[in-house]
Amino acid sequence: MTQPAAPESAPHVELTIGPVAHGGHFVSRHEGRVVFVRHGLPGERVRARLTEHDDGARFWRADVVDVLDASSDRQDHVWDQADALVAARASIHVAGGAEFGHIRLDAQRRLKAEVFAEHLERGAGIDAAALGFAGVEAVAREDELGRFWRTRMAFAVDAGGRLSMHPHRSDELVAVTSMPLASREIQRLSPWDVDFSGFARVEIAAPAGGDEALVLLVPVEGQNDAAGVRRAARAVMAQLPLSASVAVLTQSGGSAADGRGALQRISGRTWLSESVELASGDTHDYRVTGEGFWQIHRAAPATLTEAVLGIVAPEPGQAVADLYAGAGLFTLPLAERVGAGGRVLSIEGAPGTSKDARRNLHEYRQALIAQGRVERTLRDQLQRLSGGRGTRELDAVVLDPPRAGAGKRAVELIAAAKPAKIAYVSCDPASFARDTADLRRRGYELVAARVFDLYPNTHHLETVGHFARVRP
Ligand SMILES: C[S@@+](CC[C@H](N)C(=O)[O-])C[C@H]1O[C@@H](n2cnc3c(N)ncnc32)[C@H](O)[C@@H]1O
Repeated sequence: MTQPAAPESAPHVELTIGPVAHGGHFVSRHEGRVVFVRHGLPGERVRARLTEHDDGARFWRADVVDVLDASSDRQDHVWDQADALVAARASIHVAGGAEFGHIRLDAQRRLKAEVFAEHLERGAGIDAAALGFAGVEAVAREDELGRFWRTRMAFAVDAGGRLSMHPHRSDELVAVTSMPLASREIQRLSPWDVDFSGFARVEIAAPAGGDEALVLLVPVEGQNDAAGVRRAARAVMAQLPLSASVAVLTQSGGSAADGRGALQRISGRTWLSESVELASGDTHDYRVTGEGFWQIHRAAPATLTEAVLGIVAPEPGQAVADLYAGAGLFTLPLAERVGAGGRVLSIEGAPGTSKDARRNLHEYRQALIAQGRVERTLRDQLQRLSGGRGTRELDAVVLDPPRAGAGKRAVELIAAAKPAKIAYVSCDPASFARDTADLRRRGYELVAARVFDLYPNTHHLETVGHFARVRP
């Protein structure tokens, strides 16, 4: 490994690690000041390097470099490149993306449950235990060390053409020589052995069902020689040990899915074929464009669809909305269940991804696919659904917003449609708690919440909240 040396000159302190905080940090104190520490565990006594320590700052940040008194929840890190102790000994940077890999999987889930409960209490005034919240759930067919789940990976490329990642809060690049969280399909492509010279970013997606992977190459900025880019892309293709689709994404910021970038086929297809098999035996097939949104964990599409359908329990003839709908993961099974006499309003903001939804739902006349921002288009679409007779009320709403959550305006519009049930899928406990507080003010109560471990060995968690309308 030839990463640049980590700044050994930074001051070191001895700390006792306190409770977990959101973002992969643990709270500690040094001479009265709060220090957010990474790579530790509650109760541990550690030596840590201060990574941010301005005199006037309210809090400092630190990385553990040595463990003096270890927690029984500590294990050998699942990925040596993300192991802070190894990195400190070798004076190299630690790769980001597996910041909980030094923690046993069951303990990771306990910590994530604490983070969820604390946010719910602080942000929405709800006691998770009173809600019947029983902890973070593992998903089907999990590897015992929480590896091989990522069907999508995004990498930077360093000056030598090697796949790289940024360390936490850093512009440096760490060349990646392995990545145990990547799915076995991605491992088989062995992208860390490929020379990606000429490209600034590489995205690899490999459908969980074993269909051909897609390697998306983003040229370095200012590269205007189209023939040269194609040559470089073919050189990448020639190094891949297996057949894969290869495409070039030319863009000026944003992604192909937002309509600003253009995908150019080098070999195979510029899209992926995803198949989701539910416990009921129903299988749904989807097409997802190169950089379009799809859930990352191989088990996420089925896990989340089942959780959502369990809440909505759609019946023939009902009217439901799927907001922040992506390529229509939930829209499709909802459309099947409400049947030809029902309605599913599906709203997605990114043009490329919305086009996917349109294709994926083209056989379902009951699905109304709308492209636009929920906060701007929901009311118009409900008016359209009512056929000019005011605003159509809904039986249920599913929403799955990005990390920032839905926000005040979207919550207001959702509540105005008076759905009896809401299924809220969230990847951020803070915005989920904030929106929960808003929904409560608008006549909804959170009646149950499930949290799934869809991001093992990282601090991330996925919540599915079930809200019921309690006030007219
Ligand atoms: C977490 S993804 C969920 C997609 C889908 N439910 C799934 O599971 O595959 C969130 C989606 O919301 C879209 N999005 C982000 N902000 C939006 C907005 N304000 N209005 C509509 N869609 C938005 C993104 O493009 C993305 O496809």
